[in-house]
Amino acid sequence: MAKMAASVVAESGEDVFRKMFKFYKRREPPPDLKEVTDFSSGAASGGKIVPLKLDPAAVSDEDAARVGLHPVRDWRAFGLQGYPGFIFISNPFLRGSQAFWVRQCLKTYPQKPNVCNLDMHMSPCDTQDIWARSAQALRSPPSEKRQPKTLLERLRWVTLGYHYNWDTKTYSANSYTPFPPDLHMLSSRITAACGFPGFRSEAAILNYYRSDSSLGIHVDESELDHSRPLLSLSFGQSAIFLLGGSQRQDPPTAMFMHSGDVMLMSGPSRLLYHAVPRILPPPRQHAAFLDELSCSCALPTANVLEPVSQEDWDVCSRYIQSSRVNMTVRQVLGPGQSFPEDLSSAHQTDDKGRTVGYQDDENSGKRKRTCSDPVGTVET
Ligand SMILES: O=C(O)CCC(=O)C(=O)O
Ligand SMILES: [Fe+2]
Repeated sequence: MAKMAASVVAESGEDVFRKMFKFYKRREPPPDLKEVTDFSSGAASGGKIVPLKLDPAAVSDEDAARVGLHPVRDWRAFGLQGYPGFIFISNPFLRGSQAFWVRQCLKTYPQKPNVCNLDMHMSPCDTQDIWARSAQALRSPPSEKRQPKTLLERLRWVTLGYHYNWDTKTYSANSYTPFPPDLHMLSSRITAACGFPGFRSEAAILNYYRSDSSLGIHVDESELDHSRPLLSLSFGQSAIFLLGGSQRQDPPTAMFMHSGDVMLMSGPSRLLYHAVPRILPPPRQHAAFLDELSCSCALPTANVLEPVSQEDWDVCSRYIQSSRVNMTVRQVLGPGQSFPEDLSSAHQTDDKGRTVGYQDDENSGKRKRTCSDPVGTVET
């Protein structure tokens, strides 16, 4: 990786992060992936992967199972040399439980009162039931004739809790709806096992990636308390994730995120630049999530995970055969903290050049996240 970084920087004045973003996004010729770290196999780590022991006493086995997780002592957790506070957990989900979380992302969380990209240019009654309006078309076998995209296929993001305002790059007290208790339960257990008891899930951004989507270089800094970690959960297709440094142009490390993988950015890694240049089909050993439903009967009964019906799973599995869903869960406020009166204008005049926002063009199926860094806007 360091070698590639050095050579790309020598070739052009363009910064190395942007160059690597373009490298992994490229379709023709396809990029060589041999330098992409794979935590699940230890491949291409360059000796940078460090096994981590999490606290098995922080979450009981029963509490882990109730949200679909293996006992903490069985999790394969890793750090990465040079990135203190970064924790990668290679799919800690019980076999069969990812189906529940995928169904929540597709059927439940996009529902009102949560907010999604389609609300920006459609009336509330038209975005009332994205699932019901899409399910029939997604259940029927793919036809030769080009069909109009379903609402689910046009979904790009959903916000939960304090709804992120993409224009002002802020959260505010008057744009809040209750955070889903099941997702908080999952998040608080994972963060507790990683050494952050008392995590409050106050906001989440769900990103829906099609096979040609990407997410530009950015930092998540709109939360007011950066001492709390940022939790990321991925389902469906795999992705290449680029983790950079605290400066926009610092060379990033490329890593795979597969279905079920969990990432925590905390401490000195909380405010690092990152991006997702590429969505990829999962390698064969990770593709099992596609037939996960068949064993959901093996899950413990006293849990928050309601069984996913075959009917619902038909839609979910069709969707995730070409898509990835990522949830980032955030604590926005520190203990006893509240929103300043006029936070949005303070942020608008911020000149650090590190704030981020989405530009969404759901008609073209492409989305770009922009970085107001003077170095340039990454288009996807
Ligand atoms: O999709 C991912 O893995 C990253 C998402 C992300 O960085 C974000 O929502 O801020
Ligand atoms: Fe992010």
